[in-house]
Amino acid sequence: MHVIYGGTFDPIHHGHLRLALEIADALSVTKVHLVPCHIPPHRGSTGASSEQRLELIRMAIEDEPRLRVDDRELRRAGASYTADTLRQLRQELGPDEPLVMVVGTDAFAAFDRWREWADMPGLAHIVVVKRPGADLPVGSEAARLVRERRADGPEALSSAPCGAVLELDPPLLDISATGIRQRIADGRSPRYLTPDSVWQRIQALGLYGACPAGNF
Ligand SMILES: Nc1ncnc2c1ncn2[C@@H]1O[C@H](COP(=O)(O)OP(=O)(O)OP(=O)(O)O)[C@@H](O)[C@H]1O
Ligand SMILES: O=C(O)c1ccc[n+]([C@@H]2O[C@H](COP(=O)([O-])O)[C@@H](O)[C@H]2O)c1
Repeated sequence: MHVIYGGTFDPIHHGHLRLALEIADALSVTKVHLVPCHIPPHRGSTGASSEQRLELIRMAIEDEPRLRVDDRELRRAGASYTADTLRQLRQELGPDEPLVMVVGTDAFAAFDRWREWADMPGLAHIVVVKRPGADLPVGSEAARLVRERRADGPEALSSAPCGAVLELDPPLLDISATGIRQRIADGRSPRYLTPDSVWQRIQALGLYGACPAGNF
């Protein structure tokens, strides 16, 4: 089973990292592949460049063998559409290997505005992670997909290459990249919200308004 977890990761933080390990445990897989967007199709410009966000992810996961980064979206020009990523992966994995895409309810709520969203269940399974305060809107396509394609448990994902939607409700950390960027811009430290190596590199690069000679 091949599991991908996509995001803007601007920057990566312990909320993302904990979720990735919760997913590895819940799905009993030895690897979760983080897939940073190059150009997010759905929001404005990022605070750090694609290469900087990728570098921060590499630093964050370097001592965790279960986490990998897949930089394929940075190697594609233009907006990073998930449908393109899933098609590429499906071609590489062949028709029978289960492919799983992980997404939080905050992002999944607007799923019907993703490009070619209706094709995605034919390419991958979707694991929808419940985020506090981000319920799927009643009557939305996202809610309908969860209802109509519901997997009873993680085992269901191994028995088919794609097409099921599994809801998971793991313990999550209440951390957002927006909050980290805001703290840094305000001159406050985001220590313990993101790995120390990431914060040190953010400072060295002066990202998000960080002062290179600032306090740790
Ligand atoms: N604290 C968290 N715990 C679990 N999942 C998270 C957390 N923060 C974000 N995610 C999920 O990670 C994916 C990528 O999120 P993203 O990179 O946008 O992070 P973010 O912290 O929400 O960023 P921003 O504040 O810039 O929107 C999404 O599927 C989102 O639901
Ligand atoms: O393909 C799309 O049209 C699309 C639209 C919105 C979001 N996504 C993907 O959803 C994932 C989570 O997005 P975000 O904003 O929470 O970082 C990330 O991998 C995005 O590329 C994809």
